[in-house]
Amino acid sequence: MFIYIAGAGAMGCRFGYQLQKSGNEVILLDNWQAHIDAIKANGLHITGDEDLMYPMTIMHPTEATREADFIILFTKAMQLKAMLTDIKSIIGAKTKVLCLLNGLGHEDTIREFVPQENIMMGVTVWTAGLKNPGVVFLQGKGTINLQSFSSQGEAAVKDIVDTMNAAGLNVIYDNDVVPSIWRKACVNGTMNSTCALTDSKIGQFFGSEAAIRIVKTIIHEFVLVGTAEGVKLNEQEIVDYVMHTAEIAANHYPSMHQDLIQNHRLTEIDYINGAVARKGVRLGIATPYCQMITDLIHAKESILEIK
Ligand SMILES: NC(=O)C1=CN([C@@H]2O[C@H](COP(=O)(O)OP(=O)(O)OC[C@H]3O[C@@H](n4cnc5c(N)ncnc54)[C@H](OP(=O)(O)O)[C@@H]3O)[C@@H](O)[C@H]2O)C=CC1
Ligand SMILES: CC(C)(CO)C(=O)C(=O)O
Repeated sequence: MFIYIAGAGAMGCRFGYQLQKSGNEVILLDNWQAHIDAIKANGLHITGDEDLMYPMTIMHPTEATREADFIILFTKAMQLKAMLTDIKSIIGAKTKVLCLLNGLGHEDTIREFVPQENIMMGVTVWTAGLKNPGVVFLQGKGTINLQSFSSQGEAAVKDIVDTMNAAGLNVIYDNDVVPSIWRKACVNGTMNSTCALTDSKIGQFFGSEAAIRIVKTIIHEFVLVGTAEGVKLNEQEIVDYVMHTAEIAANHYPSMHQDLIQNHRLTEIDYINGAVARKGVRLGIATPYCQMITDLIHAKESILEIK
């Protein structure tokens, strides 16, 4: 299969590597010049569970000309629209497009560029990190839950699911993936901004009663808004899932801490707590914790003069 990975950061590199290794033709698309130069010069340096140099093709999104069979979107949320604009010409009538970004509402952006029957939305618990330009850190295993928006459902994307499973990506076809996307958003909505704001690892933040009150209130706001939108969410099940994830990831700084505090980069807050606050305004549901956390993150971005 001919595949583009649109957004070759940590996750894009992981998926690109696994898909090419299993026999597909893969092109990585990215705009980070130092990363492009490193991969062109030396290949992708895989570290973590393995340590090897792996040759991969990488180019700027606007340089891609051949229509794709399959595109996986792996930008940060705030880069998604610009990426789709840059790759318009390689999205053909039969090109399937999968979005595995964290956060809410990406399908609305994708619909502007891709016909409904070719869109797949999903969520993944695979992880990856970038150590340096061209150097990715891959450890452990994961799974993907995805759903096709085609009226044919699973049948429309059988070849894609088979290709991803042959690459060891562990895809589960989910007939109702939206609650899983919201559940992951609750994980990010309770850990990412809070740890960035308190400069803490997940286990440190989750270590006080005050923090658990904040976590439960944020989840409550997500559930009120999601339920009003018709998403089937079980609040207690989500609280249990978030607590369990916090235990497993106790020793990690969430990606928003890495973006904002460690690397002084913009965050995905507007697509996590910010998305819930905006939906709340539209639905007439108060979401004061999500709104305040979004404002505090933007205030910190401004203090650090991040643009
Ligand atoms: N990392 C993880 O473990 C997981 C991430 N996700 C989600 O997947 C999506 C992609 O995340 P992820 O792969 O981690 O994103 P990364 O931050 O690794 O990369 C995203 C983009 O950011 C730019 N970039 C990254 N680092 C630098 C740098 N140091 N200097 C300049 N530009 C840089 C590049 O874009 P550009 O071409 O514009 O420069 C790159 O394509 C997000 O929605 C994330 O929330 C989901 C599950 C797990
Ligand atoms: C580690 C975890 C689960 C924390 O929210 C995550 O998804 C992230 O860092 O973005």
